[in-house]
Amino acid sequence: MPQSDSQSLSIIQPDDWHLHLRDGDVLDSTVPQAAKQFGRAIIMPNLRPPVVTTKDAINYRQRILNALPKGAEFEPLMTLYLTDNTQPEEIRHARESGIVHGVKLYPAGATTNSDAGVTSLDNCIKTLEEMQKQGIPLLIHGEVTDPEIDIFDREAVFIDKVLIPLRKKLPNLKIVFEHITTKAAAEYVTEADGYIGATVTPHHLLFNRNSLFAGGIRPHYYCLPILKREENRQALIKAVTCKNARFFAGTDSAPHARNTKESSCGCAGCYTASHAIELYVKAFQEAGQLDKLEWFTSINGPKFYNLPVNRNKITLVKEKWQISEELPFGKDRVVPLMAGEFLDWKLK
Ligand SMILES: NC(=O)N[C@@H](CC(=O)O)C(=O)O
Ligand SMILES: [Zn+2]
Ligand SMILES: [Zn+2]
Repeated sequence: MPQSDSQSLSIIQPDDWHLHLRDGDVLDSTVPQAAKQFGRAIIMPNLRPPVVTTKDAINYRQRILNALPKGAEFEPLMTLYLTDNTQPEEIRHARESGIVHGVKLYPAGATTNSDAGVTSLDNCIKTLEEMQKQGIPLLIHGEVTDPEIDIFDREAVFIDKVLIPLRKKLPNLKIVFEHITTKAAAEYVTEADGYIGATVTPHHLLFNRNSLFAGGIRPHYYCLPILKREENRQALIKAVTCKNARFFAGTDSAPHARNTKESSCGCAGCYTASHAIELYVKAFQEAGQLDKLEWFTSINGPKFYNLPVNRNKITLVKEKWQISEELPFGKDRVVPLMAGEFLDWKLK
């Protein structure tokens, strides 16, 4: 049980079930920042080139571990990037390795670095069957890519056009519907039969689509799936605050160098890994549901992934502090979500 009084809050160490760390020299900043907040994280494979084999994942994992500060405890849980050519044999290698915890489906063209993604799930059916057999979850960026479909509807259409038919074909495949943003997705995950979970980001709990245009265009609030209407945000709050074990924290912290976001064609992704727990606390506190936070951040995720719940605890204190205007990102800088604004709770 979380322990709280009005000035401090102790919860089981949270994990991040959806995180982008990128690669190369930026690992020296992204890894320590994530490790300060989280015990473990599911590491997204959308590098250039993507992490497609178990061997790639083993090497990437080592680069992440090399960037960890001395004494820091952080376990990267690796994933593979599903392509039209991923073979069932690769799934067996992944299972044997013990370090791969999921396989990620990016519909080709849906989001950042998704051009190597899947063009049609029919190409992958044998591989998905093997995942079902091995109990390896399929992690889904759930948006259709048809440019005719309105960007605000792409997630809801994905449920009907792709997710429901897929789950009919493979009813025992474990699925994580990643970074859900709509009432439709929250309700689907709540009501569906079988083994399904969903991650929810701090930004989709805190903001609606007005934040994209508050006084002018706000590139640091642009991510995919895009922020939605207020009624959707409220449905997400309801889903994460009712102790339903299917919903767990996944920041989708997705850093891009400042100049690539503040651009005539800016990249999608919000950087939150440096203050994600504080952002989740803000969302739960504003909803008057702080006592439900620990289920979402620290208990439901490990249960879904068949991993032990962390044994250590973290403490947050009520202390006003200012989010940095920018943070190091290799040779560049990254602008965190809510840069320059104040938060009421701080991780000790
Ligand atoms: N969420 C985003 O807007 N961007 C992510 C990709 C993703 O998770 O879809 C990224 O890698 O930048
Ligand atoms: Zn995504
Ligand atoms: Zn992501």
